[in-house]
Amino acid sequence: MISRSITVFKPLISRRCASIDYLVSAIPPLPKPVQPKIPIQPQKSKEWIKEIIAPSKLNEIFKAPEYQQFTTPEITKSQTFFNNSKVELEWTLADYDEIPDVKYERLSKARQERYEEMDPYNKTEYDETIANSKKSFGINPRHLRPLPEVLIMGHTNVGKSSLVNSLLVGNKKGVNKSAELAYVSSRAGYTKTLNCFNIGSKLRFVDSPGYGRFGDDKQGKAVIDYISHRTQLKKVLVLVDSVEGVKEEDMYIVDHLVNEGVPFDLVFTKVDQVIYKFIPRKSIKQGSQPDVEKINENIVNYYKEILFDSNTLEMALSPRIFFTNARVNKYVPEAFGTKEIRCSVLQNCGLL
Ligand SMILES: Nc1nc2c(ncn2[C@@H]2O[C@H](COP(=O)(O)OP(=O)(O)OP(=O)(O)O)[C@@H](O)[C@H]2O)c(=O)[nH]1
Ligand SMILES: [Mg+2]
Repeated sequence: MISRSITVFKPLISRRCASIDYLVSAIPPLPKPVQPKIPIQPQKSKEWIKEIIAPSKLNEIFKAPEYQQFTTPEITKSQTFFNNSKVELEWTLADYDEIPDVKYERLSKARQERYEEMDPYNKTEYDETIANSKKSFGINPRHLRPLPEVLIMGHTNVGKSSLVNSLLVGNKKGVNKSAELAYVSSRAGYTKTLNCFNIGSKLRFVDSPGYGRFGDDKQGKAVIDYISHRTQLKKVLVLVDSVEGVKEEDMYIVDHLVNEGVPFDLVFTKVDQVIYKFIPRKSIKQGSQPDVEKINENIVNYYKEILFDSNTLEMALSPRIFFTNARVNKYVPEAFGTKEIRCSVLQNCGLL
């Protein structure tokens, strides 16, 4: 039955197909779309910027063999600690002797001495109570609590206060990234006192006045006293301006730290300026793709030369060396290099 109906309709089907063929061939071809002429643009892709050597890569290259690379769990732990801890300015002082616990020790010793020097026949119970008093001479008892301390030091204008801000503000939740804990200024010699920040009641950071040009003898004495006498001091960050390089004063400080047996790290600040210096900006403007490998090689060689000249690499116990930038530019879009410094600090304070 089915085959019969196909036989009946076959002529009809073939006629219909032929008419469709005719129709299709009768349609005139569409005109080819005219491609608008695009003028040749200079290379716009900024992908190469991502290939520029990052401060963390410089940390790796200049890591002394005796140190381990920080692990991902260590970095996560230190990031969590700093990002979640409350930071507060505890004290601002020009003299080492005025530091709360140093002052407390001094005053209570004087009180005890006064009592012991008193004529035994005239000593009253009241005098004894005063001598043994736990009163803190008006000092906030919170500031007397012993905590591990980290000192940030370096030449004037090297970026000490900026680094304190980067380390302590960082990616803190609910805090404006540009918030300033330590005051920053382009005027060298801006920080004139020791400024102490309490971090989550677990450790303290002490920002210091710079030495060298625009430094001041009295301020220098406060810092040197601090290094020489402070038993809570667990780590010093010696900052070096990447553009200026290691100076004679820096090496004097380094020698002093070695003699006092205080652990320290060398931190190169303003890495953004070194990177900027090696970017062939003129040829980029003219549209050519820069040779990133060459840029990176130049940056590494620049630091190799600085370190070679400073003799820091020949020390019996090499310091850890870190690279960081607190400011950004077109080619260095983020503030880099704080994660590793945070880890190093916590490690020396026994908190990692
Ligand atoms: N380009 C660049 N500039 C920076 C960086 N860190 C700090 N600066 C600038 O350097 C200047 C000095 O910065 P501060 O953080 O005040 O330096 P300091 O060492 O505390 O200076 P003093 O307290 O005067 O000894 C300011 O203008 C900062 O913005 C950095 O990583 N890159
Ligand atoms: Mg400062």
